[in-house]
Amino acid sequence: MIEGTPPDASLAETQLDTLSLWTACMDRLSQEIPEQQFNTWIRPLSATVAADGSRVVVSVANRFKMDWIRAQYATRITALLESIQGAPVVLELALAPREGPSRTAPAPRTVQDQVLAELPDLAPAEATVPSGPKTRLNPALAFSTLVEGSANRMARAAAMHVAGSLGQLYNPLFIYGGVGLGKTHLVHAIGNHLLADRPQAKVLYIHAEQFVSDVVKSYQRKTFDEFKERYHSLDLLLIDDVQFFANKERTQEEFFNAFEALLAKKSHIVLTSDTYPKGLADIHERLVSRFDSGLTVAIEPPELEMRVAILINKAAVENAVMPEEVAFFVAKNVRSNVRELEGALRKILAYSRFNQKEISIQLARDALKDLLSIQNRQISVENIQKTVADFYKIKVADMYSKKRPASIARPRQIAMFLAKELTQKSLPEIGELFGGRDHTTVLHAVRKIGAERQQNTELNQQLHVLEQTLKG
Ligand SMILES: Nc1ncnc2c1ncn2[C@@H]1O[C@H](COP(=O)(O)OP(=O)(O)OP(=O)(O)O)[C@@H](O)[C@H]1O
Repeated sequence: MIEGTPPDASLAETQLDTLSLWTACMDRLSQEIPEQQFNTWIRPLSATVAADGSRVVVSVANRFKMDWIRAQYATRITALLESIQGAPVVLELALAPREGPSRTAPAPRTVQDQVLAELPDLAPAEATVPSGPKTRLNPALAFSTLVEGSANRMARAAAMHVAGSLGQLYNPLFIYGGVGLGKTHLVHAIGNHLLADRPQAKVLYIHAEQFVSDVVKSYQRKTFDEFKERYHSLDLLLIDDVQFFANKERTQEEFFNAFEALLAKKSHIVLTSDTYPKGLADIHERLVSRFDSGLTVAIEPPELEMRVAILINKAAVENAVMPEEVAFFVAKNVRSNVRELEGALRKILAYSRFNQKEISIQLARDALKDLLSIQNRQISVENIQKTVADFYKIKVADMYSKKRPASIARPRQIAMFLAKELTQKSLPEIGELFGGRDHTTVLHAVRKIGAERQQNTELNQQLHVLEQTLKG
């Protein structure tokens, strides 16, 4: 896929049969994409098709939409065009010439254009769409679509505060939590909210890895002035997953400079990470202490009711009705994070549409058969014992043995902690599975490891690895 300039006259005059290529593609997309998304992003597009069908230039109203179409739909559109055409098709995205209210607006050039020109542009109100430099914000990730619960209440409140009074309190705002819990969603929501209020604000969302690559590129191309200009002039910098700065000396230095420059001019910085600042490994102390100098808030895994609310909301967005009992069933079985909940929901919706059956517990059970069996298999105490024993290179049998040397007792305590965290088993049940130990022994282990984790970076990392391994 190529990004082009406005459609040029070199394209041969479109034939009706080639035009039908685009119409057929639109038809197929309308069946695949939820109606609201189709109306917002796809329906307003118009296309010019080369006479032999080998090249399709799609006109997009502005750069913002162009980025969005490129990221979300271009691959699919190309694939559909090629499957309809039965031959390779080059898809180009082009900015449509600005159409003002004046008579100078160019006349639509194709039949398709004429039809489409008459359709209302159903995209979100342009006033909320940022103009100016690329923000990399996803407009769908807003406060309004983020379900609130005790797991994210504080983070959400802090984020809303920042979005509403930039550069004042909570600077930097550091949001941390495990994968798929809504950190990225929250930072996009801050940016989108700010731009809706102040469309001219300079906002940039960037993933830490992209920042690393920007640093590398500006070194290679000797374009450091541009780099500085770009980052140091922002009003709001949203940077995701800063744990990726680990061991990147040069990047850390440049980020430190950007950080100082932005704070000095009262611009706001929001960072996310998978752990709290002091838990970050291989990042300079001076940077860590800067990260921790504003407000640090956690996003916890969502509790049951919140998971239910998320499922019901997301189903409604897809125009589907998810009965509460089904939502409870799914939420009880998919516990680790919201991304997994979304995956489960997608499977259920697809299964229901494909089989033309209403959503029920039985349907959810069938749709999630693989997922449920994997989960049940993975989150057993036996599995935890084996995984922890392998990790610390001790025998599984030592998990139940009465041996007490620290090299064995500690992994055993870690396994007990994970058993409590990752399974539904009670303390006495866990004690039983660890060689008939008393529930107070398990409670002691759970508290000890939980408290130590907050202080001990190495232990925190090890637990993180173990949790990810167990969750698959
Ligand atoms: N409270 C919530 N309400 C609605 N949707 C949510 C909520 N939390 C997360 N999501 C959705 O779950 C998905 C995963 O969230 P997100 O990408 O923000 O997670 P993350 O914490 O940034 O994960 P990672 O560490 O992997 O980057 C997204 O589609 C997001 O919109």
